[in-house]
Amino acid sequence: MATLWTRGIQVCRALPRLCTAPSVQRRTSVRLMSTEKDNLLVDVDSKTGVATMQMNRPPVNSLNLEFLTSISIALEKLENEKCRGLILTSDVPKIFCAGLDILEMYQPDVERLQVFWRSLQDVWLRLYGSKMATIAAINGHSPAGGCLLATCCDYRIMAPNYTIGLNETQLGIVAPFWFRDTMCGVIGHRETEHALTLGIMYSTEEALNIKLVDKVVPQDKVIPAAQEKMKQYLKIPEVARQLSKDLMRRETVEKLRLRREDDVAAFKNFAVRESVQKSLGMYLEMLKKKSQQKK
Ligand SMILES: CCCCCCCCCCCCC/C=C/C(=O)SCCNC(=O)CCNC(=O)[C@H](O)C(C)(C)COP(=O)(O)OP(=O)(O)OC[C@H]1O[C@@H](n2cnc3c(N)ncnc32)[C@H](O)[C@@H]1OP(=O)(O)O
Repeated sequence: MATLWTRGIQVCRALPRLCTAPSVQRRTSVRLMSTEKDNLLVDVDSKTGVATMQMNRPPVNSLNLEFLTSISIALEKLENEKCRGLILTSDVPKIFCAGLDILEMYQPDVERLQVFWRSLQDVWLRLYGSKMATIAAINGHSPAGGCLLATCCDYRIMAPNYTIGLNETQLGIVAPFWFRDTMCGVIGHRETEHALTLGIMYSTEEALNIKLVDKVVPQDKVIPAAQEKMKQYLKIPEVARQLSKDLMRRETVEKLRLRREDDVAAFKNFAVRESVQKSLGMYLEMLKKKSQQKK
């Protein structure tokens, strides 16, 4: 335990401007930032070696380039620090993650668009391929890229009355093969085909029925339930657990690793299509109208 505590401090020393001092005894709080302030809070519990990563990019935790970069750096650090487990959750009320920031794809700067996509690939490769035991504590809505993050994890616990799914077709876009493969690994081929073609957003209860999420607990129990489940993962001999996960996921991970640049090109060429830009513009307009009606 003490070793990890020291390791935690070393993270802080390595990133003097990016970290806050540990606030609780035997608990190291490392705040990682990139260009956006405090959008990610990572607490490493020195006793258990479990990190809790809270996404905090209001209003909806949408994944823009800077936010993805923060997540990617944090995942790399946790892996390097040999953290044993990760609980991924949100600090934004009622939202786990609204998926990719649509503004990154709408009327894009083509250079940035490609860097943006590579940063999403990085996050996926690190999270899906992580040696850590990973649990998504889904305490809010989780469309598209949010669902991707959740399905990258080993286990999903969700609060009632939210929605989750890969709704890309509803925006006139397509979930790429690695989104599909991740989803397939969780709910199987037939349900994934159904989900992707129709862009289905499942209610929490529906998600539980198709095993897109593993467990449903009340909102205030989502993180405690994740911590409890994590204990089960951590009881398994580390190497056996990691190798079993690797055996299940290696092929999928390698597929993207080998095709990264082709995938970037496919994304860029698709995103800049006139028809796609039109669809994204209409979808953004619809979101704005809906948001204004609430105000
Ligand atoms: C030949 C073919 C080859 C194919 C090759 C592959 C090509 C690859 C193609 C591209 C693949 C891309 C994959 C995309 C993945 C994605 O993640 S796309 C994003 C999808 N996300 C959504 O659809 C979510 C939309 N948002 C919502 O449904 C709701 O906002 C919410 C999350 C349920 C929250 O609702 P509520 O609390 O009511 O908040 P709102 O009022 O709706 O929103 C507040 C403000 O936030 C803005 N906003 C919401 N979501 C996003 C977002 N994803 N990006 C950017 N901005 C977002 C919303 O507009 C509001 O803004 P204001 O109007 O300024 O208040």
